[in-house]
Amino acid sequence: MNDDARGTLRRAMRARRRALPAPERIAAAAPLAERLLALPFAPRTGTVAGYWAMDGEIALHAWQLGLPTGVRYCLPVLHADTTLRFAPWTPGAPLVSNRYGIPEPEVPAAALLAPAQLDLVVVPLVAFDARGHRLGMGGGWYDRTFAFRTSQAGPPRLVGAAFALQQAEAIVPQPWDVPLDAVCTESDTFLAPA
Ligand SMILES: Nc1nc2c(c(=O)[nH]1)N(C=O)[C@@H](CNc1ccc(C(=O)N[C@@H](CCC(=O)O)C(=O)O)cc1)CN2
Ligand SMILES: Nc1ncnc2c1ncn2[C@@H]1O[C@H](COP(=O)(O)OP(=O)(O)OP(=O)(O)O)[C@@H](O)[C@H]1O
Repeated sequence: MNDDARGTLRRAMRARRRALPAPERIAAAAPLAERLLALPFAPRTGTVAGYWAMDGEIALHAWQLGLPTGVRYCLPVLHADTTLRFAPWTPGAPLVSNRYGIPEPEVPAAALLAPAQLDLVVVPLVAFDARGHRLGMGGGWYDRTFAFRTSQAGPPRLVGAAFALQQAEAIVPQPWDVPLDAVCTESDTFLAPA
């Protein structure tokens, strides 16, 4: 799969997820949440990260609301070193737009968490395959941030979230692609072989 093929698949899948009718989009949030909460490695305590859904991405609000009381929810924050940091966020806490127009928590630098401090990260994606290979927005943010997971077991566990219609036949992984531990959609859970 060359850069052209990845670009073509990326455009097609972004258009497909944006075109999903509102009733289906809304109805998908609860079953996705149930699947994320039922993962064999779902933490009962600790820190997890989601994302602020944009560009037709499947929403995580139902998952956030369903998390056990002892679990802290974070959102990604773009860092100057071109990797992600994570900031705890509860509904109503202040947000600021990042350079892509995506809201992120407005917190002092000291409140930011390093990627290794997380127990589970729900990773946004544009396309996935049944083996847990992922195509993202093309910025390489998640791959750079979790590069340490290519040579080291989790936590953090990495779980892709998507609509079922974002599944592709096969995505050929790039050398830098970080493997996902699972992918959840509204109708399926794909677990990576242990
Ligand atoms: N909800 C969500 N948050 C996320 C990601 C994501 O995929 N989804 N990211 C996952 O990595 C990071 C941001 N990465 C991104 C990479 C590229 C584009 C992008 O190309 N956007 C526009 C151009 C915007 C601009 O530059 O002004 C585009 O769609 O063409 C957006 C976000 C961190 N936060
Ligand atoms: N571990 C890494 N070290 C250095 N550069 C990296 C690393 N991982 C990815 N990159 C760079 O990021 C670029 C984009 O990668 P890729 O197209 O796989 O992004 P993506 O996974 O779709 O994006 P995102 O994670 O932001 O959703 C690549 O061209 C690569 O050079």
